[in-house]
Amino acid sequence: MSIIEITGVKKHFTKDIHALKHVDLSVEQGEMIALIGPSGSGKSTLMRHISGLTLADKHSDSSIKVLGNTIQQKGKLDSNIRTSRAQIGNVFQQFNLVSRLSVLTNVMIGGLSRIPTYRSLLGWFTAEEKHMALEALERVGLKNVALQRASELSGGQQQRVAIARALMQKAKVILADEPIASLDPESSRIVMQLLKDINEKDGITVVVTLHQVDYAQKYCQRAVALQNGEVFFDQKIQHLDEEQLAALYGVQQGPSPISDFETKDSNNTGLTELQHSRNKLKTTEENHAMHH
Ligand SMILES: Nc1ncnc2c1ncn2[C@@H]1O[C@H](COP(=O)(O)OP(=O)(O)OP(=O)(O)O)[C@@H](O)[C@H]1O
Repeated sequence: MSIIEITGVKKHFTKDIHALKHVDLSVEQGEMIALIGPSGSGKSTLMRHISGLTLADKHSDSSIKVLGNTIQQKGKLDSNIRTSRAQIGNVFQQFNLVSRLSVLTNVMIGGLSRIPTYRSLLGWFTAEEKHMALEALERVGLKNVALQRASELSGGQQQRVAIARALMQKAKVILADEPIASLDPESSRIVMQLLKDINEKDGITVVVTLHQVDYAQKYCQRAVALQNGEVFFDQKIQHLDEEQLAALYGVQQGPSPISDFETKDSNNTGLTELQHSRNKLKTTEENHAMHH
C-alpha cells in the first residue's frame, strides 16, 4: 500500500517563484527515502505539503494522501487534517522542542492527539504515559536526561528527542526535514542510524531531506532528487552515479554536496542562516494552514 501518494502538485509562492512545477511521488510502506537536490529545488516545500503546512496552488488538480487519508486536494486542506497529522511525526532542523519544558514532557506531548485537551493543558500525564515516554527516550539513548530542560541539550540530542516524540506519537510516517543540517558528523551519524533503526525495526516509513549525498547513500534505500521543482531522479540509491550527481548539482556549485564524513561541511552555516530567514517568511502561511 502507498503510504504517501502525491499527484500533480504545483506551488507558486509568487508569480515568479514557482517552487514546485508538477510533482508526482509515491512512497511505499516501510521505505526510507532521501529527498535530495540543490538548494532551492523545492525539498522543504514538498515536505511541508505532505504535512499540510503549505498548500498547493488552487485550481490545480493536485492531491496528497497519507495512509489513504487526504491531506490536501486542489490546494485545500482536508477537514480531517488533525487525524491525518496525528500519524505523521515531524523532525525539523530546528524549532523541534518547547525549550523551557523538560525532555520528558516534550516527548509526552507527542501523545497529545490521544489525550483529552483539558488534561494535557493541566499537565496531567498518567503513569502509563510517563512510562511510554521514558521507553521512547531509552530507545534513543536519552533516558538519563529525561528531567532536564530541552534547551540544555545539544542539537543532536534535541533531534533524538524529536524522534522519541514521534515514537510516543505512534507515528506511521516520519518526515525529517534536514535533521542533520546543523550537526557535527558524529551526531549526524547517530541521528541517521536512529532513523534507519526505527525504519527497519518498527516498519516506520521515513522521508528525510539531506544536503549531503553520502549520508543518503549510507542510510537510505531510495533517492528522490528534485531540481527546479521537478523530480529529476527517482530510483534505488545505488543507481545514482557521478554523472547524474554532476547534472543534478551542476559543476559550478562550489563545494561538493558529497561531504567528508569526518569534516563538517563548511557550507552548513550559510544554509542554516538562509533556512532561518526563510522559516520566518513561511510563518504566516504556516499559521494559516495550522489553524484550519
Ligand atoms: N514562504 C516562501 N515564500 C516565498 N518563497 C519561498 C517560500 N518558501 C520557499 N520559497 C522558495 O521556493 C523555492 C524552493 O524552496 P525550498 O525551501 O523548498 O528549497 P529546498 O530544496 O528545501 O532548499 P534548501 O536545500 O536550501 O533548504 C526557493 O526558490 C525558495 O526561495
